[in-house]
Amino acid sequence: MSTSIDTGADPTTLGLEVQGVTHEFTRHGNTMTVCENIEFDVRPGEFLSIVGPSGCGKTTLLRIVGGLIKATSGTVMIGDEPVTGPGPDRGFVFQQDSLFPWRTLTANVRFGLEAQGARGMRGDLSRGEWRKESEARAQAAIELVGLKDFANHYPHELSGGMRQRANLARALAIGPRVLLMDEPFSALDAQTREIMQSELLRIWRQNATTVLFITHQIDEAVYLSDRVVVMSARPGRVRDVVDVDLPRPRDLHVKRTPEFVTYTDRIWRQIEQEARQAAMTSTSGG
Ligand SMILES: Nc1ncnc2c1ncn2[C@@H]1O[C@H](COP(=O)(O)OP(=O)(O)OP(=O)(O)O)[C@@H](O)[C@H]1O
Repeated sequence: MSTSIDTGADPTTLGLEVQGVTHEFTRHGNTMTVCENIEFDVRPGEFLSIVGPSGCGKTTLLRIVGGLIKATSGTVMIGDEPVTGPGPDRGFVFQQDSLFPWRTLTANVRFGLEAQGARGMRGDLSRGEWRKESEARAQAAIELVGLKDFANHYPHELSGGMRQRANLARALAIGPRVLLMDEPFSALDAQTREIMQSELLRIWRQNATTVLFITHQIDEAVYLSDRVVVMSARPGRVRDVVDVDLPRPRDLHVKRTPEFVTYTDRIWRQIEQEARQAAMTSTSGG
């Protein structure tokens, strides 16, 4: 079911495929392999999370998918197109909010659209028509994330949860086919975080976007996702892909069901094992 609010976005959602991605960083002459031969796909409209021990390359992988850094080897496909750099088909939401303090919420949400307009990506629309279109898309995105009454507020007048809603609105306003989220709720208190998780599911249902989500929290990954990719310790590899077969729509009570606990236990055991092995390797000088 989709009751999509019209953000003016291209309604076609795309999947993505990570094909044999390996990434190395070289620092002071030392080369470190961060992730190795990563393969997985995210189906169109799917919500997929990545979890793994700290430092296993989750953020690096997301930045590669976003086209912010180029993989040492391997390819990322969005639909049928290889990723060669950032593009308006991908929206980002990061852990730290990235709102401009001198802009109102509406002006912040319009920012990406203004940038598209300035780059001549207006389709057949004139400059004036694009301005109107941007305004309408921004308003729709702000309404979608539940901030209609705060459209003229500045970031410092918003709570942490509201700022993350605003970041989400900004990412959605450009009409991304894939949404890339890097621990977007980790700076929030536990209660706000839970509210934001269920809000994200509501927004995802309405907007029908493909989501690639990174988190440290296993219960967050299970609650939100259709599938969870579990990565090994560095160099990160895909250790497991867990199909989360819990009915949707999900409310927060699902977290207290035995099925939910079975999923979180399965993932938890694997990450614990990885973290222990990594700790033993580092203490034995390996
Ligand atoms: N620009 C860089 N130059 C050199 N090393 C880097 C760079 N970016 C990340 N690294 C290193 O790559 C490794 C993986 O980092 P990354 O942030 O991708 O891991 P992560 O799984 O997201 O970690 P966490 O869960 O702690 O956020 C880390 O050891 C980090 O220090």
